[in-house]
Amino acid sequence: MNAHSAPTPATAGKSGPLRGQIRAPGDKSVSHRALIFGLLSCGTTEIGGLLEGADVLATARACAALGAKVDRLGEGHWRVQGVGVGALLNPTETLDFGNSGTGARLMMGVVAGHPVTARFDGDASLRKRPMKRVLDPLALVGARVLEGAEGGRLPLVLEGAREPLPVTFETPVPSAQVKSAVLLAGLAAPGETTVIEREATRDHTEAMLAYFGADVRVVPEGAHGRRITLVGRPELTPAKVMVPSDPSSAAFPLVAALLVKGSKLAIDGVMANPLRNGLVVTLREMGARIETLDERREGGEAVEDLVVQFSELTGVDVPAERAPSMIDEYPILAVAAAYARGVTRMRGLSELKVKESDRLAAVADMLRAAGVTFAIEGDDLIVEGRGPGSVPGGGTVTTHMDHRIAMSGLVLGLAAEAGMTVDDVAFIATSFPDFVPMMRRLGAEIA
Ligand SMILES: O=C(O)C1=C[C@@H](OP(=O)(O)O)[C@@H](O)[C@H](O)C1
Ligand SMILES: C=C(OP(=O)(O)O)C(=O)O
Repeated sequence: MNAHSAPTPATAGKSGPLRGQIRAPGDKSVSHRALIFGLLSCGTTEIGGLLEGADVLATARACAALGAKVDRLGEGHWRVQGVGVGALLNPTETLDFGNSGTGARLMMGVVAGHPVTARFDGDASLRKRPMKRVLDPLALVGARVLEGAEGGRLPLVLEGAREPLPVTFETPVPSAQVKSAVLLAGLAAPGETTVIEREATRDHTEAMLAYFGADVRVVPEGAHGRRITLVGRPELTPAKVMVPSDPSSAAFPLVAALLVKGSKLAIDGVMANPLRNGLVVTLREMGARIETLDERREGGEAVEDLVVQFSELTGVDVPAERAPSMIDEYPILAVAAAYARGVTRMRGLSELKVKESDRLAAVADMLRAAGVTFAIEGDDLIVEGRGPGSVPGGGTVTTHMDHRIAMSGLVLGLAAEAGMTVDDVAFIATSFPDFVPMMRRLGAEIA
């Protein structure tokens, strides 16, 4: 799964009803953070349900390079023996984050607060992504880029601060990665570090800071935002973390069941954090039959079991304020919109352009290849739905090293008249290694 390996194409054909009961893999955001908090606490952190996708495994290797002892005890069951805030080792090897923006940006925050120097790198996709958004606030903390590609891109060498400063920083874009990088750097600074976000983004870092014993306060800021204040230099206490299942991964079988006639699927234990569930909210507005069976808390997060059935969807207008709570779900929402009756307008998608691929462009190409009419107006995507089962298909989706585009293309093909081909499904392993086998077990025709 690197620039040198041959692409792995796959074709999804029009499928009969998808039926069964599944559990999506562990949440990717929580998995990265569980490992990092393990590194930053003194003693043994045990993790259950860790996502063993390529992105998270890269973070595990980086934690080991910075001094933690990281062991896999069984499937999803990991142990991290951490060094504690302030005691990281100088890594002797490059920290290679592969395809993962989260791993790279959060670890830049960790390194920024420590007197260590680390070389960061990633694959061709990650090398194109903007790092200035984290490097700018980390420079205020006292970190310096010693060597770096133009415009703050990877590869780069980051020298952490000898005496990190506490900062107050307002994020210029709604990004949990930027927020988290600043808070992680702030752990090593004396006094209070504050991050202000105009639009609330996923809060797993704040939740885990509190869970590991740091003093962190979160208060509302403006209409949609938050102000997060962390007291630096806590002694983090190692903890047991149970990773809930990933709503961003569950999204793919969920939408597949909505689109393939006669389907009925139970999806168990999906994280229901309100800052992550914009897709389910939107699909319900579109008329999706998604039933919640059991709402409960597991490992500090709200989770629910869902039962999803084939549904006749109607186009809706998705407000820009909802984007942070469904940011990774727009490609699969665009697939749902293609099978809805009427027009769906998704507003405020500028952040989609800086993901693993330019997802706005990649989604546009995917819709074109499937024979679906759409328009892009500014940062909005407008999809003209063709109605249930009425997408022609027959084209090829270019994934651009992007797992979510690959999975969206396959789901699109499962209900299309002539199916769809995806040029490279290898990158699905970054977040959902079992996706293709799982979909086949449910009845999906994927060759
Ligand atoms: O903090 C995180 O775990 C993530 C934040 C989001 O990125 P941004 O912070 O760039 O919006 C999201 O797209 C990514 O998949 C995971
Ligand atoms: C954007 C994503 O991840 P990352 O930023 O960690 O590469 C994603 O998983 O869709």
